Amino acid sequence: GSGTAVIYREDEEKSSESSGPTTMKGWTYSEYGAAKDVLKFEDSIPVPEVKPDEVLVEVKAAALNPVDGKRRIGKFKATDSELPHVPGYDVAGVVVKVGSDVTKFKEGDEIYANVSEAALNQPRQYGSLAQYTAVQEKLLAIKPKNLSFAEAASLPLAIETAQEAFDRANLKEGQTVLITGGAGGVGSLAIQLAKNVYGASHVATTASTGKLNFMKSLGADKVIDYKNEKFEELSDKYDVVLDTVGECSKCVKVVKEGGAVIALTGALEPPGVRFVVTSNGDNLAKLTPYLESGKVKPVIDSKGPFKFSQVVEAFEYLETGRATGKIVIGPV
Ligand SMILES: NC(=O)C1=CN([C@@H]2O[C@H](COP(=O)(O)OP(=O)(O)OC[C@H]3O[C@@H](n4cnc5c(N)ncnc54)[C@H](OP(=O)(O)O)[C@@H]3O)[C@@H](O)[C@H]2O)C=CC1
Ligand SMILES: CC[C@H]1OC(C)=C(O)C1=O
Repeated sequence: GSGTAVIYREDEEKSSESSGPTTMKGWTYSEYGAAKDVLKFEDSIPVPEVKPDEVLVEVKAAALNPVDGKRRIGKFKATDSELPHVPGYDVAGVVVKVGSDVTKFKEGDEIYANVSEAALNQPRQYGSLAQYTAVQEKLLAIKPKNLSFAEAASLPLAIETAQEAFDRANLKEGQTVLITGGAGGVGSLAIQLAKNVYGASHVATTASTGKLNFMKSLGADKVIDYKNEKFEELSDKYDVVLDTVGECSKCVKVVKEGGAVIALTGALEPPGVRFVVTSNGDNLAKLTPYLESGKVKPVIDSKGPFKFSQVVEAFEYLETGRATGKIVIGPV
């Protein structure tokens, strides 16, 4: 669907100079731990200040990523921003204020973004699971016209990860790709990008028995049911292997001589390499034609979108590791 979800909020606190609300509702945690233990819904969080290179976004929808959970349990505390945090990397919404150095966006623009340029190194303290969030201009892209806010919010971090992985692997038209975990947030977009953006001639993927047809519908040429067969024992070799599961040692067995193995998580084995996704608005905008033409489609887990009040349940579902596509929160 498309169109703008306009939500009238009569409970917003207006500041005197009518520069907009000074407090907002949102989800926060002040200590590391499990979602049900540490996530709190607050109704008077200070609306973030807007730095010169940032815009203030009225959040219409947000999406969850595994990194939200890993961060919340303190896995990356050594390089994390200070607590308390508002979680959430993925956002779609409307620009309501622009900083003094902003040139490419204006109030009223419908945008989407991954709000943290570096996912693990000083990620934003106040993320997208609140009514407003501040985002650097260089991370923003205009929302594809045909996508709802929920559909757009489902994309940034996962699609930027797939795009960066294939760019780092130098994936070329006509090459063959294996994507482990094709049914996940990254995998479900990576299959589509490999086929319809990078022009791979053959895309294989792994998923469990009940998801095989869904993988075919996304464009996979070969779907391996990891409950019944081991891809690393099959004879096929690939130019590029994107591992979204964390099984690099198996992936290096099926990469062609001189091919690339990109591991998103888990222990590495040569020639496997890992990277941490960098948020970049220009890279996201490169995908607009594919998204607006339907060549690449958002994939939203059918349990969602989850209501703004259901963020703990949404994280608990994500952390089962069984999500199909993306877990979206909205309307916010
Ligand atoms: N390095 C980086 O910058 C980034 C790293 N990541 C990491 O990559 C991983 C994937 O992220 P994301 O896609 O969002 O995760 P998801 O939570 O969306 O992945 C869930 C999916 O994984 C599938 N899955 C689980 N185990 C296996 C398996 N053994 N073989 C095949 N499929 C499997 C599940 O399918 P089924 O139910 O069939 O098992 C499910 O559909 C996470 O660990 C995340 O932290 C993600 C983004 C960026
Ligand atoms: C170690 C990679 C780390 O970074 C992101 C974004 C994840 O999801 C991770 O696990």
